[in-house]
Amino acid sequence: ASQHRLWPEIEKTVKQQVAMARMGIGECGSGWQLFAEDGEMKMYRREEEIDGMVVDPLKAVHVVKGITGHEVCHHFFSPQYRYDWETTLEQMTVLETISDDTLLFLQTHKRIWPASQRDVVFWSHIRKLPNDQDRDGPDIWTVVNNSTGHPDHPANVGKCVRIFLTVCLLCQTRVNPPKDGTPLSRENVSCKITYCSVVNPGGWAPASVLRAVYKREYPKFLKRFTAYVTNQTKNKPIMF
Ligand SMILES: CCCCCc1ccc(-c2ccc(S(=O)(=O)CCO)cc2)cc1CCc1ccccn1
Repeated sequence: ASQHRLWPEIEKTVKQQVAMARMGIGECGSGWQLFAEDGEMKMYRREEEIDGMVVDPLKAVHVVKGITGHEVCHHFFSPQYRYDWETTLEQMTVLETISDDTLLFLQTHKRIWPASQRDVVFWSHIRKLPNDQDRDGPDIWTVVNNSTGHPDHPANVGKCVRIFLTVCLLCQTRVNPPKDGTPLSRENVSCKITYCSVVNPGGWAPASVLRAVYKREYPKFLKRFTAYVTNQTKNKPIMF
């Protein structure tokens, strides 16, 4: 994929997004407010507007037992699972298979009254990163989704308003080996998940509507998605 026209943008965006995701909430600059909490899951947002449009950055951190970062990223990246966990998805098309770790998607999401329906075109890239903090620690896996143009799907031509997004899912696997030297099982693994997203809703939508949508949909999405991965992997060999 390194000769593809998008490759320079992909390289730059992945490095930038991973660096941001790895920073703790405190380091990320002030203004983060905790807006949802459920067990290990904590969701923060910063209230930001561009030309009067809500583009609140979101950062969620979660720890899930029994699954690995590779399994989480694999189920987030691969198109064949998406209708199972992405509840607001109406239509998903893979426009281009750039390489086995990079896909180009067109998605339309269900209309959310009173706003008009949205669609999005984005490249999606999955990558294993060396764990440079803890040399012999398990690898870090990430998926970065970033809006892009596409000649066959110009923005705002049909009924949908085109949205623009940058999303980073960063996963760190933790292994607590069993004391008695028995083989590793799912009880000995957990995954620390950091999900960052910035969504520009494209055309105008009432700030109150957008903030209500995000407050409802993001916690639902992360809980449903992680439960889905747990369910899909529970009787399968661990994917490191
Ligand atoms: C009036 C509503 C306007 C915004 C609607 C909107 C915007 C963005 C998105 C969205 C959010 C996450 C991604 S992803 O992380 O790349 C995963 C692949 O699907 C892609 C798209 C969705 C939705 C629809 C509502 C909504 C808001 C959050 C979470 C879920 N649904």
